[in-house]
Amino acid sequence: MSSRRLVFVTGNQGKLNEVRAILAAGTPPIEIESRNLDIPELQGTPQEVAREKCRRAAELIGSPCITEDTALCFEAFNGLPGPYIKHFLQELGQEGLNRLLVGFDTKEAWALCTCAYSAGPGTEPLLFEGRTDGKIVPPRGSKNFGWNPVFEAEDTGKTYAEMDMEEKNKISHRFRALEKLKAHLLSLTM
Ligand SMILES: O=c1nc[nH]c2c1ncn2[C@H]1C[C@H](O)[C@@H](COP(=O)(O)OP(=O)(O)OP(=O)(O)O)O1
Ligand SMILES: [Mg+2]
Repeated sequence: MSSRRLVFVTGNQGKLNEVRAILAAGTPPIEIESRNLDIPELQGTPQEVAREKCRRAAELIGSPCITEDTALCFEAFNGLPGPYIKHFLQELGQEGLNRLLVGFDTKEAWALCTCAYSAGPGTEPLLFEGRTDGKIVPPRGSKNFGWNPVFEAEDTGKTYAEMDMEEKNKISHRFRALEKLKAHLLSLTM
């Protein structure tokens, strides 16, 4: 990775802000160039969704890129809604996500980021996963990004929405996935 620059294809400003901050803070810093494209997402496991999104993104822009897919997985539902959380959140809202779990003993959940790296069109994307455990709670904190207010991260007593970005970026699913991506990119330059 000679240029220390990556193209991140995403339609989500919240993701872009966090990915930019996390990669800029690392050693060596990596600069993110963004392409605002909402890539159609195939159904499947988080890995299948992530791999196909990245493959399509690289073909569309004609160059290497990263994409990421974020799943919110409920223990009571064996990991669903998972990669379909965007649609559940859109249709049901944060309170609705809570209502889904009424009657289930466990509110445990995990946030999963699957970051995909394509070396360019026609290559097989590589996947890097990061996971943060927690539970689904009634919304607390600022409503600035997705399901942040209803996800309380384990051992913190706080929802993601009650953390500032710096705090979230130290423990988040996204941070953990990007750590693995960075290690891979660094190994390429050695
Ligand atoms: O850290 C997060 N904290 C709270 N909410 C989050 C987070 N990260 C993603 N989200 C939301 C956005 C979307 O409702 C769903 C993932 O869907 P997902 O397809 O991965 O994202 P997207 O379509 O918004 O952007 P993209 O163009 O990169 O696919 O969870
Ligand atoms: Mg998407």
